[in-house]
Amino acid sequence: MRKPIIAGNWKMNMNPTQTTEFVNAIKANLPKFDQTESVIGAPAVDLPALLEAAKGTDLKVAAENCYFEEAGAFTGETSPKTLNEMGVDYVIIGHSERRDYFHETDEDINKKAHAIFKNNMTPIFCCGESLETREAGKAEEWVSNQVTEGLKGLSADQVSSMVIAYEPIWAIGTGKTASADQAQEICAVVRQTVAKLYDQTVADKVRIQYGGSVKPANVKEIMGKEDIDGGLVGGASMEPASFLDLVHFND
Ligand SMILES: O=C[C@H](O)COP(=O)(O)O
Repeated sequence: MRKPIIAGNWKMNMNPTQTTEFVNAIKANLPKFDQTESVIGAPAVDLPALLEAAKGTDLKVAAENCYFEEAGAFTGETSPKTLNEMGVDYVIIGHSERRDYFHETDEDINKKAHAIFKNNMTPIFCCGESLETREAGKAEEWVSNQVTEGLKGLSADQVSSMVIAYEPIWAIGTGKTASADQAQEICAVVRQTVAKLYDQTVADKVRIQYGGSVKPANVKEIMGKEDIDGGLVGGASMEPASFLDLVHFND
């Protein structure tokens, strides 16, 4: 039985004061961590405030990015070693905004996955196709290839413990959600790809999220699908009541 994992991705929104206020508003009403994992991914500058506010609560903390080197002359980058020392649990990698705007390659993302595991954190690895790719009938092949490249060299144990987020680019921040069936279809492809690369035991363990205009009104239906174990949520994760509705999808 895979534990549900609902993660907010605040992107470049919120400041430390808003972060503290947000966590104070939700912390008493989070589901128990052993039933559903509630995670917030925040900008690096907000992580100290987030970690402080989340102490002793059922909330886990994600960074939205990190570099693949631990230290050195890499101006402006964030070290995975430092994130681990700070107490960060998850790091989101391969988000389409990072692939598109910051030109991150499959190879960069794969190196980040290795660095995150080396530093005792868990990657939330994102994949997903553009509208053009979908309309060309190549969504399955595209996503399967991203997963294959992203997981290169990772051990079966590492992959079993990680999270893969399927986020069709055309559904991000557009209000256009993939239907629950469309989301399930590609999440199943992700799981089959993991089974081919490793084996069915690993595929049965890896948790797969759907992301793209998830909101309280559609989360239950999406979470009801066989291969969907969680959500990676942008817009609807930035308001406390909405975040609580999301993490309590099965109440
Ligand atoms: O990482 C989150 C996704 O990009 C989804 O964003 P959204 O929920 O605002 O569509």
